[in-house]
Amino acid sequence: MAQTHILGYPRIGANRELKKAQEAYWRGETSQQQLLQEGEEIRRSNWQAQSDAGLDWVTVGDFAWYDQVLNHSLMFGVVGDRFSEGAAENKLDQYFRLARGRAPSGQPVAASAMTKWFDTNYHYLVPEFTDQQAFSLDSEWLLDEVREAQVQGQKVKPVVMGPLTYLWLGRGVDSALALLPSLLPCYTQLFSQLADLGVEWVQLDEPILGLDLPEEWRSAFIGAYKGIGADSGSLNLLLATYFSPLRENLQLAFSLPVDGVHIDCIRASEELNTARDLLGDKQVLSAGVVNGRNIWRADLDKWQRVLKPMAEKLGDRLWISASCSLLHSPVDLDTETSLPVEQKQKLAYARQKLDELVQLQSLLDQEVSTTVTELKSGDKSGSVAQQLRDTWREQGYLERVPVQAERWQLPLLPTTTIGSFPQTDLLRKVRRQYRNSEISEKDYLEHLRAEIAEAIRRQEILGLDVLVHGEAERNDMVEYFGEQLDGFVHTGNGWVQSYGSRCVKPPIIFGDISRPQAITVEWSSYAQSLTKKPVKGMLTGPVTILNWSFPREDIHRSESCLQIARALREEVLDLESAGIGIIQIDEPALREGVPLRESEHADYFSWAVGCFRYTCSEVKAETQIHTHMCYSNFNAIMDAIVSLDADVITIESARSDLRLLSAFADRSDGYPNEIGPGIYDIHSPNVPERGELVDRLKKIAEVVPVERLWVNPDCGLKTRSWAEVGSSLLNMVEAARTVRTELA
Ligand SMILES: CN1c2c(nc(N)[nH]c2=O)NC[C@@H]1CNc1ccc(C(=O)N[C@@H](CCC(=O)N[C@@H](CCC(=O)N[C@@H](CCC(=O)O)C(=O)O)C(=O)O)C(=O)O)cc1
Ligand SMILES: N[C@@H](CCS)C(=O)O
Ligand SMILES: [Zn+2]
Repeated sequence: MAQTHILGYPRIGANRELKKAQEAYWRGETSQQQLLQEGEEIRRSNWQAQSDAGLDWVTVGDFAWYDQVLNHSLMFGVVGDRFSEGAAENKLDQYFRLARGRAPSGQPVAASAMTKWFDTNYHYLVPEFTDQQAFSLDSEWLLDEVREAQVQGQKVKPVVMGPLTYLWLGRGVDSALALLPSLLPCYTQLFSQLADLGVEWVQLDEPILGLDLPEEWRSAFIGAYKGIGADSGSLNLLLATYFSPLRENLQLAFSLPVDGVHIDCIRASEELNTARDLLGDKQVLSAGVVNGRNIWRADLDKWQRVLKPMAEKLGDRLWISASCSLLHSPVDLDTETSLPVEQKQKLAYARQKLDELVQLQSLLDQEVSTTVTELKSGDKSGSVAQQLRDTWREQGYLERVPVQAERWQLPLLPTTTIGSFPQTDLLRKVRRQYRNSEISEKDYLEHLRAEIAEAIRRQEILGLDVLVHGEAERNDMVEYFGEQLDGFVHTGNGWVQSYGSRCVKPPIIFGDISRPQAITVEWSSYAQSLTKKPVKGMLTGPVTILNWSFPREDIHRSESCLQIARALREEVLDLESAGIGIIQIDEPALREGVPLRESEHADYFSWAVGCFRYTCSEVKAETQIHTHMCYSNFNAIMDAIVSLDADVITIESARSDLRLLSAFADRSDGYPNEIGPGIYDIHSPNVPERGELVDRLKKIAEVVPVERLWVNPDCGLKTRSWAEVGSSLLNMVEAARTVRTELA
């Protein structure tokens, strides 16, 4: 009989218990002991959910206090010198200092860089390697969790990130691959410890096998796994890949001396049959057939037909699973109280996906009428790109510049922010009260207006040049638009971890999308009525709304994207007619949506860039279009960014020490339009010093022509307190003034 398992389970808790416990601990309201207990309870309940559902294996090692990659950095001793202070006394606080630059104990430091996990909306902490990097194993957390699960009576399968993927994700050395020989002994030692605990199977995640790998990385797999496989003794290794077809790496994956291979049958269904043919006599094939990244119920009948012949041939060497870790799914549909039954019955969250796997396992034991079902790879964007051929603005950037300069009269190095201001406890409480009908709509709107007025007042005092209304009306930059547009359904408890304690609730695209009425015009107009300075209109772009929602599976993503772009174009034109002449259209997820394989990039960009331009192609030359992107490696997509044709782009670059900026400066002709490289990191609670900001700005001015340079933080300020925002922006504005004077 086929076996069932998952690659990982969400760790936030069914009601985001982990988030609440972490944040209370960071605020100093609870003890570390209380936090540890909450973590233990979440792990216990996650394992119980898996065994109650009837899975054959319970996955351990997927829990993290902040991030699973950071877990591995600590496990292998990859900890920069700046984090060593106080580590011996308080390891968990050291972990939090690595993650967020600050913990209840110890001195604040610059946090580790954070970036996107493959093409998802999850962010990991980048391992920082040095040329003298040494590795040493400290696996106590993992061994403890294995013991914890064993005490609970579970049949445990730990998950560990594979050595090649771990090295690939790190930065700081020219060739991380050179570090492989010194890292591998940690794996050997770890396997022996796990075997001593009676563990039979270890899942080794190597998602980079789904990327276009340089040849030396491909061959490194062979050497590394030869060693690992030989050293694993009685332990069985399951090599897990996900998010992408393996293509030229498929044969490589199955030729490695591992005991099983997992493939993502949602992203690479066309490889399932080849995978079966490549399978060694004793190897296990794990088929990820339940979508770990979407919320629609799986088509179990289809998978029964597809897998039945394999199940007959392979018996318990066929494992069935979700395509990837369920980290990317909301936790439990049973906690949804607001969705109508006819919608709910179409959905499956992580806990329901466990049930789906067990149902499929039992279907595979039953007779099936026909056994032939053809699996097709994903369709291309079809006609959408055709419809988007002519989306450029009438005047080019160089023609727009003098018209905009005349209208806006901005100083050299204009200062601005990215859009959101603190979402305070009070603001969230008032929103909750409104949602629960505890206060009237009138009171709610009045509260929002007061928040906007306060945001404008503060920005005027600070002396910023281009103001924002502060996004007080938004719970989230995507969820809010999902709530306002027809065609979306929003959930009550569909939370998914984005980074650390922060979660998002992606709306679900249920049907065709349209705009029943104007969305932001009233808020922006109100803010503009309070000041003579320009107020930037603030929209989330079509690609980001699409990428941060749960998409339909019956039409191509490009079709939904164009529908969203049509709705946003109406909004842009309404803002312009209402006198809002600077409009920012955020596209932080443009990079994230780029397919992992280069051969698919052109198709994606043809519709994604086209949809962005479509939203603003009809505005006047004097209307200044901004866009914003954060937490991505822009190098590979510079041409696409340039073709967005925004007048100004603000980007994250502070946390990676301006490394990302090189992508913009390195082009032979430079980035052709205006650019605001974020000069400080908003994800850390640390307030940047004025001198530090002056230095950074000067460094930037060496590579970006000053007449095209803007000054801003690297992302929205919604996660910060007003105290932090006030001090940081004051330092930022003064730093801009200092550099302006020096340059004059
Ligand atoms: C820019 N980023 C975003 C990404 N994806 C998005 N969809 N949105 C983004 O902004 N991806 C990349 C980055 C990731 N960054 C962040 C940054 C911040 C958050 C965040 O703060 N998330 C909040 C949840 C936001 C939200 O929807 N808040 C609701 C309130 C929700 C809630 O907890 N309600 C409680 C009551 C609260 C109270 O009474 O005080 C309840 O209902 O019980 C709102 O404002 O109404 C978070 O808390 O994690 C995410 C990603
Ligand atoms: N306008 C948004 C962008 C975040 S990426 C904000 O300021 O929060
Ligand atoms: Zn951002």
